[in-house]
Amino acid sequence: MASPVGKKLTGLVAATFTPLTPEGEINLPVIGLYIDYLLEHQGVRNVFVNGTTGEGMSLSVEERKKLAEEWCGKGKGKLEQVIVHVGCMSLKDSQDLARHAAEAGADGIAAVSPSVFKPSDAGVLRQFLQEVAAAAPDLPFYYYHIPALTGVSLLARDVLDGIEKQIPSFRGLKFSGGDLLDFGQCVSYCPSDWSVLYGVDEQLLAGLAMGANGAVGSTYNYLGSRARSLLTAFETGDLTQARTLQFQVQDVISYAVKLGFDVAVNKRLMSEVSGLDLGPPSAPEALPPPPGRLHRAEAPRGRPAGPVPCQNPKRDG
Ligand SMILES: CC(=O)N[C@H](C=O)[C@@H](O)[C@H](O)[C@H](O)CO
Ligand SMILES: CC(=O)C(=O)O
Repeated sequence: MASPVGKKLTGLVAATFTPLTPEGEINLPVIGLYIDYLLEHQGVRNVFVNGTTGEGMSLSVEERKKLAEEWCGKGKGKLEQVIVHVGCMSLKDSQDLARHAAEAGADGIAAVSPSVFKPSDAGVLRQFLQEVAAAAPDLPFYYYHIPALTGVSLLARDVLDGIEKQIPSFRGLKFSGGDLLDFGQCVSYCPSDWSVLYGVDEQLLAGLAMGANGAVGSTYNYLGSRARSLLTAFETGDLTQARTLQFQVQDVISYAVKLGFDVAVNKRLMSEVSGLDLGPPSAPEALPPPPGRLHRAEAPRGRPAGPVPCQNPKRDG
């Protein structure tokens, strides 16, 4: 099995939102504009598509394929890397999405753990990841660790144990959790050509101090420019400046948390900051649905986010 080569994934990766029409259909024409916005206003050149921020697990396989094609097609020659998240409850769907991502020209794929019937131990999860990765053996594969959402509380370090023997295409992980002991153990396990990406945007600086190679996060869609300055300050050893920038990011995220920071609020923030029309969230994580059946077209829109306490990058970059 050929081991995939590819540029090491570093720096900022925006976990993209999925543009939807008011009726809840995927809104593909927004994606080209979205890419230009990330490049021109946030200086973010990598994306993570169909993940949690993109509500991948609430979309159909067909919708996920169309989105992956659009991001890869429109991002070609513009974005550095398009990572397509292919994790599903169903192994077969995940494999189908992995094969499709390879055909669509993705630069890498990633998968979360199944979360309804959860793996009983790290070996079982590794086996699942192996079977997904094997469907697209030429693409770099990343494990997406997000225990708060999956409810799978296995240590990421245990999942990594010997994974290179089972998955030749394994190239790192996205770690969305606050356990810096586990994170540090992952960093120290990973060879230098893998990418260890941190995913809790409000404490990125701690992840960098522990050795993260970069970060994947939802807020880099609209706070990318500031987070890039934070990375630069850290790299140049200016911890005071890095901390100041981290505190600014924390102020915005704390504000969003007070609004009930879910995908609806987050998406609304991005729409307001960027001016892109991303539409409502996919059902059902916004307000409780009206009595009766829950259908996308009936799902409530995201709550208004109110003014964003940061400068508008549309005006001042
Ligand atoms: C739970 C969740 O969606 N986490 C995202 C990435 O993993 C983060 O980017 C957060 O949205 C961000 O750190 C704000 O809490
Ligand atoms: C943050 C991230 O990676 C996601 O939303 O999928």
